[in-house]
Amino acid sequence: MTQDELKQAVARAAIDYVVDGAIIGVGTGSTANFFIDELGKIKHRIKGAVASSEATAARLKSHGIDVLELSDVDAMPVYIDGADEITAQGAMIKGGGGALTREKIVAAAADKFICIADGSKLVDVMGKFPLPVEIIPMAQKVVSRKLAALGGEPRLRMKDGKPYLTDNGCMILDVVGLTIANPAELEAQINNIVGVVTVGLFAQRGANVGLLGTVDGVKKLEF
Ligand SMILES: O=C[C@H](O)[C@H](O)[C@H](O)COP(=O)(O)O
Repeated sequence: MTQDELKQAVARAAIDYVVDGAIIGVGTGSTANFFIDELGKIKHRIKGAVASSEATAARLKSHGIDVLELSDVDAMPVYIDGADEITAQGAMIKGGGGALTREKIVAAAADKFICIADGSKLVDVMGKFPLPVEIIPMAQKVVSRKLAALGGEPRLRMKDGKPYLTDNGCMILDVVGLTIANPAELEAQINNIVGVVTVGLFAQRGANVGLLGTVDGVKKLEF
């Protein structure tokens, strides 16, 4: 099976978590895109969706799914999104696609986080994938120094020869070399650096369910 087929399989499995008549939170990335395509097939069952990025909003709309502003939503039972890495405890690294801040906000508004990923994303200790940190542009140097003091090596994310900018107009530092022994503690520590908008560690509020695509089928983890 290809990686795309594994992503498609978990996207299909995630449809079981869609609550009829409710508003659903939708993540960003290639796995979330497969989920949106599946959601399009059952769009009559939901009231609408809240998107975690402009790209996700556009894809939802292309399927004729109503996209609501989070500020207009009072209840959201489920948020469904991918991850760059996930542990057996449900902690994740996210933000490879640059949508970490809105993803964390939409996830925080949902009762349950369902993480969908191909099985290669499951790790014992996170940190092989560079940790994305969204920052206010003027804080680039000062935040970089603080991240280096934590043992990391921050690299400014670039796109087409220019700093990559998020949907929020902010920059991203991708940090390699950090020891992520205690994800929740590191999340708090990095979020506490002045100039940081969001760190892509989702540990204080991790996933409730993980659906992981393997050659033997979709493996379900509950946290
Ligand atoms: O910013 C992007 C998100 O956090 C994605 O959920 C994450 O990068 C995983 O993406 P993919 O499903 O493409 O591997």
